[in-house]
Amino acid sequence: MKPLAIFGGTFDPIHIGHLSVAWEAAELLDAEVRLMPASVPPHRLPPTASAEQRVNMLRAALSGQTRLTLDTRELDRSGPSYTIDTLHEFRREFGDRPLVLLLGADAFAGLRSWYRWRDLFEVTHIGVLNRPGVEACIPVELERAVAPRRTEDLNIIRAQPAGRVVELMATPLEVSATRIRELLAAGRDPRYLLPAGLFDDSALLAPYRESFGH
Ligand SMILES: Nc1ncnc2c1ncn2[C@@H]1O[C@H](COP(=O)(O)OP(=O)(O)OP(=O)(O)O)[C@@H](O)[C@H]1O
Ligand SMILES: O=C(O)c1ccc[n+]([C@@H]2O[C@H](COP(=O)([O-])O)[C@@H](O)[C@H]2O)c1
Repeated sequence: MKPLAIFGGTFDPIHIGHLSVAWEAAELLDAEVRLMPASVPPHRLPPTASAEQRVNMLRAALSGQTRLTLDTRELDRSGPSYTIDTLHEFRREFGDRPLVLLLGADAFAGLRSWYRWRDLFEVTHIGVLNRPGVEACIPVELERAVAPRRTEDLNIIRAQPAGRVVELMATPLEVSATRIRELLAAGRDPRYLLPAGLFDDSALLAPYRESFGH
């Protein structure tokens, strides 16, 4: 069955690194991919842009194609966006369809700090996207937990609803939202690190300029 892949993030703002790895994951897995902005990201400072502003940027970024879509369900819940709760919702909605949670290598390396992280494997596969330039050393306890779940066989991901971990080798792009916020705050124009549809719309990028007094 065609998997449903879920790519959660703060997307503050969405950038070409996100889009490119999401697109390549869609191709590798032959999956529908949903980009899912977090309302209150559990393990970081509040985003610079509001949820509404981040969604507007995502909409602009995703226009003109249908393979990557937007899922705003976490914005409808109050409190922290715990991924396990969201995945249970997806599971109820999609029955036995394979679900794949897409995580950059840095996010995967920090999985042990997530709320009920071991339960994630009951509900979803995990697709790990390589990411250059970030610390992504996998702690021993995490590797011990995931080693028996690892597979390189994408047919297994399509044949089972959950429980496996697959590395997805996407083209490495050393781009981060932090860097883009820094450039915008410094009055620079990170035009080609941003999706078309964002960089010509100064209103969409205003939160990053205004928050630093530019
Ligand atoms: N360039 C990239 N390559 C691969 N994965 C990425 C890349 N940028 C972000 N990701 C992944 O996308 C998900 C959402 O990331 P997020 O929205 O926090 O972006 P970010 O660029 O890491 O932001 P920030 O710099 O604010 O921490 C995470 O799983 C992260 O690892
Ligand atoms: O569920 C958790 O405890 C948890 C802890 C940290 C991050 N997450 C999710 O991981 C995704 C990426 O988060 P971030 O902070 O790297 O943008 C996003 O969907 C978050 O909601 C989830």
